[in-house]
Amino acid sequence: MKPAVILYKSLPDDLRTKLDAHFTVTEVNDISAETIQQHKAQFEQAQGLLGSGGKVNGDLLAKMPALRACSTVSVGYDNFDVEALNQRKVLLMHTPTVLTETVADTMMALVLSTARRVTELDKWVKAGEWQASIGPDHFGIDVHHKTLGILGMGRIGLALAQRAHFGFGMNILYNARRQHEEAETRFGARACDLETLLKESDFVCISLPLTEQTHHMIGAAQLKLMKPSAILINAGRGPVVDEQALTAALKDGTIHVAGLDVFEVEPVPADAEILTLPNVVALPHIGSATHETRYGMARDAVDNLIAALNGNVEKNCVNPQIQG
Ligand SMILES: NC(=O)C1=CN([C@@H]2O[C@H](COP(=O)(O)OP(=O)(O)OC[C@H]3O[C@@H](n4cnc5c(N)ncnc54)[C@H](OP(=O)(O)O)[C@@H]3O)[C@@H](O)[C@H]2O)C=CC1
Ligand SMILES: O=CC(=O)O
Repeated sequence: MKPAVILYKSLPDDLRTKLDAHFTVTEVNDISAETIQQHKAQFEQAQGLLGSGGKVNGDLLAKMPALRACSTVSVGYDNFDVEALNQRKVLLMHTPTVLTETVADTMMALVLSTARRVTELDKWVKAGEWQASIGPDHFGIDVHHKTLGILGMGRIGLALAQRAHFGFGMNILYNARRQHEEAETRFGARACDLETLLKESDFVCISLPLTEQTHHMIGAAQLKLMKPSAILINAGRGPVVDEQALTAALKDGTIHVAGLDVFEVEPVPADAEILTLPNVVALPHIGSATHETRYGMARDAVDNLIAALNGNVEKNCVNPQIQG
């Protein structure tokens, strides 16, 4: 008999066919209390869980006694209680690498659109405001040859450094837990403490995961260290930045502009004060959202679940140590 699996994200047809060939699949909209109650028996029998979004914690695990592997269609896994998974010996699979370049492109897009005021001036032109040659009121700031500080020099940080160094001749600073030789030798990146990075960078770019250590790593005190002309880009996770402190810093000129792909609450509430600020470029968490990359992530998530439930995990596993 094929193992039972809960799918909580729609897949392209060919990937769904592949999943069905290996497993008996129950597709649900999400993993809310309502859905779990509605499909109680299927959740109890499921050995695998595949999707993205939603909390996977001890409460959910208690309702899924047969679960052996989770496969998330994302690289970030802050919505999983990894400790609880480890205790139950449930494998957690994710999709690093396939999305790295696309997310770095998104970050570079935020760097350029904030510095050159692309979204603001687009609205201005379409509103019919362009009546004469523009003057200093509409000038932006240069990106090339400026200093770009990267918080989190992992896969995405490295791909961003590559673009900034080779494409824009930028000086690269970085802060991570360990030294990254590749970034230093290939892109001339300089490791520094958080305070130095914040003080010296023209662009502060966050590609950090959300953990207990990174939660509100950027708050009022850190924003005060930044240059008044500095631009903050966050494509890691919203709660890495204290959004209330950021809103205040953008209002009082502590920093110049922010480009945000992620927010403390997502979707960001329509009445959030940060959305009213002219010096914010806001995106709906589109870091990896291209047709090619989202397909690649879904493909990897399906392959990851097949490997995990067949006992041949070779890559993309967050907690391989629990095997055997
Ligand atoms: N906006 C979007 O759509 C997307 C957002 N993301 C986010 O980007 C994150 C990073 O992805 P990826 O680059 O693949 O992950 P990696 O694991 O490759 O990189 C994470 C980096 O963060 C650093 N880091 C972790 N904790 C700390 C800390 N406490 N202090 C300083 N540095 C720290 C790591 O340091 P070290 O190298 O020293 O271990 C590493 O350099 C994801 O976890 C996710 O949250 C990812 C994809 C899309
Ligand atoms: O935010 C997206 C991810 O893959 O993580």
